[in-house]
Amino acid sequence: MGINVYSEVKRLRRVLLHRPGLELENMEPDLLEELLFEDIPFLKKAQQEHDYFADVLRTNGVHVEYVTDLLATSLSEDSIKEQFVKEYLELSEVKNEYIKEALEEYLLSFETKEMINKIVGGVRINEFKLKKENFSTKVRLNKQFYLLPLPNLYFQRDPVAFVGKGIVINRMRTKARRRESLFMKYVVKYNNDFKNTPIYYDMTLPFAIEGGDVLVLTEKVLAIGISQRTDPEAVEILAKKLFFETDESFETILAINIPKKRAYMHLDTIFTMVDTDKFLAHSQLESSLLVYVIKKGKDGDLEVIEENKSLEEILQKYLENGQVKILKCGGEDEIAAKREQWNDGSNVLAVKPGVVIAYDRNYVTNTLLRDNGISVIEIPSSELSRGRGGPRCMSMPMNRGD
Ligand SMILES: NC(=[NH2+])NCCC[C@H](N)C(=O)O
Repeated sequence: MGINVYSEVKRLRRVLLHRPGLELENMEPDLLEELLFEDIPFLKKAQQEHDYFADVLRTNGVHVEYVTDLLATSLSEDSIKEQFVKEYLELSEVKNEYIKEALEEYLLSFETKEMINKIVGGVRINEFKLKKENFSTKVRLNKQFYLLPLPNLYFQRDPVAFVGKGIVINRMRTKARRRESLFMKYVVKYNNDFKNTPIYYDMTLPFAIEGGDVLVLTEKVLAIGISQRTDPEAVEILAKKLFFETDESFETILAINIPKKRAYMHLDTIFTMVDTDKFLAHSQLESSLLVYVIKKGKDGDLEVIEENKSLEEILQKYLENGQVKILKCGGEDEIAAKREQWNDGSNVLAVKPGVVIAYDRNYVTNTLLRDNGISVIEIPSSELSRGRGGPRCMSMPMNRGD
């Protein structure tokens, strides 16, 4: 089952996940802001919830793969493993030579799977002693970690995005998440299952883009958020790549300009597709939007027009479907709308048209979806939701069939 993503809602067949692990146990209150959390999930419960999520996917016929397993397969040769560690430490901005050497030696002393868990989990200062020290090691060792953990890795939506037959390897906005993209970069390069996957964007480019902003609406239309996490330049580069250097079927990119603030983090924080003609969105979305419609122009240029109509009208026009309707998270209840939006009520994952996986705690929104003919499969969400991402954020589809 290769890479095939031309829809947000067609039958989900293959998906990428990460089961949260020890990285959550290395978060402490003083690190929360830097690590993009507001609270610390209880690991044991978070894992139970995540396993439930994965089981629901499997029960619905989806083949589930874990990014750390794929990476382990890709690092089976020692030389590749060493290269990965070097690049990872580079991206982690470990500058002190003594610390870098020691960390390299420490990480490579583990068997591959364990090493990956270590890398995700973070390395505390008390795990090993440096053999060589100097002034700067002393200063740096006052901190708690040699390597910070990757608590956001369970949001597999963001570090890469599968689009059409290819992969977008994202440059993440924040230092806290930038290293995550390296995992799938190595998988694409060294795992035979992925070796023919074309790369449509690379993390070495200077402009940020995150998968939560990339929605494949149909085989012709993409929606990409210009957001706190995604730069317009990245959208431009990706558009040119898709339109001029691939034979992908995409003809239109709706670049949706959304507020640059945490509550609107990614486009999928405020907007997901639940059926071929139905969407779910942040209750205050409509008023604040400017949409750039990007198409293939002449002589390698892009043609861009601005649309100022309501999002519903824009979607009706570009999806060529007059039935398109946007449902509002929390419905008419203003307080419920805010509460459920806070817990990613707008962020659901379609397993097929009209059938979505949603957090159980967002019951007002889930009832509204059901009243509008959508089947909602609820998953437990007390702990997972504390990371500010829902079922769509936690999953990266690799194949959606008809
Ligand atoms: N696609 C998404 N909406 N992802 C949500 C990611 C949440 C994560 N804590 C972050 O701030 O990056």
